Amino acid sequence: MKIALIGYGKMGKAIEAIAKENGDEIVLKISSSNQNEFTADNLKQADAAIEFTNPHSAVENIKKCLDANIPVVCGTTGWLKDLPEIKNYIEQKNGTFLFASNFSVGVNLFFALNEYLASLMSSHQEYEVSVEEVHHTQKKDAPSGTAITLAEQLIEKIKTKKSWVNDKTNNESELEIISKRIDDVPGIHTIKYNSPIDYIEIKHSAYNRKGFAGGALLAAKFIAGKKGIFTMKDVLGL
Ligand SMILES: NC(=O)C1=CN([C@@H]2O[C@H](COP(=O)(O)OP(=O)(O)OC[C@H]3O[C@@H](n4cnc5c(N)ncnc54)[C@H](OP(=O)(O)O)[C@@H]3O)[C@@H](O)[C@H]2O)C=CC1
Ligand SMILES: O=C(O)C1=N[C@H](C(=O)O)C[C@H](O)C1
Repeated sequence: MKIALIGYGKMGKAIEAIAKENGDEIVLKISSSNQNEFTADNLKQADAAIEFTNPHSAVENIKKCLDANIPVVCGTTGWLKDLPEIKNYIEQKNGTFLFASNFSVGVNLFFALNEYLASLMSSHQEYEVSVEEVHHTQKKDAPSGTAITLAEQLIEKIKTKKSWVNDKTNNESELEIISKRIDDVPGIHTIKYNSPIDYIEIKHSAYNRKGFAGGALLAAKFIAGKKGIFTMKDVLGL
């Protein structure tokens, strides 16, 4: 398939490497230095666009792809306060869109595990739940999008938790998310349940960016030729 890469940084390059192995063609690569090439005519060469940029440019980039009537997969995190606006735009344009805070198959299985464990733990209030995420020092947003997805799943299942905070907290209704930034760590997410007598944790560690990149390509193949808003659950049949 033919792909437009919006964002040609760490993720854009990881996607390009896997696309080449798969025999997919990258027909457009956009970064901040060649915005003049980010045109509807150029986008229309692609079957789908894959957007991995930064929290400040994602909304505008997604809209440009929808304006060109190109299905768009977005992995950029840190912009989701604007999701309702994007959903309206997709409806207006009869567009195609898939966002995931994390495209790796492993993390999407981990999301399912998180939901299951949280439903078991919901009736055991002696366990205090918290989230920790560790990423590389170039990461612009905190907490990670993945940590927010995990926290939202926990808040849905564990009724004592009403909201999350990206800090230490002694407020029982707040779910603590601790963010750490270390060298070039691709991404580690841990859910911790601590009680006065024991401790349970589940943890996902990415060894590299291949899982995120491969998942984004799977998503692009899934949405090409479809209309509407999709998730990785649709792609993976979870
Ligand atoms: N959902 C998922 O599975 C994953 C999500 N992410 C998220 O993806 C995003 C990108 O991550 P990563 O690749 O590591 O970041 P990088 O900083 O390495 O790359 C970002 C790229 O976006 C480009 N860019 C900046 N502004 C624009 C713009 N207005 N239009 C087009 N391109 C632009 C940059 O260009 P230049 O260098 O010229 O400024 C750069 O090429 C982050 O939000 C991150 O959290 C990351 C991994 C997995
Ligand atoms: O910025 C990153 O690198 C990553 N971002 C995503 C997030 O915010 O959850 C996914 C992954 O953990 C890597």
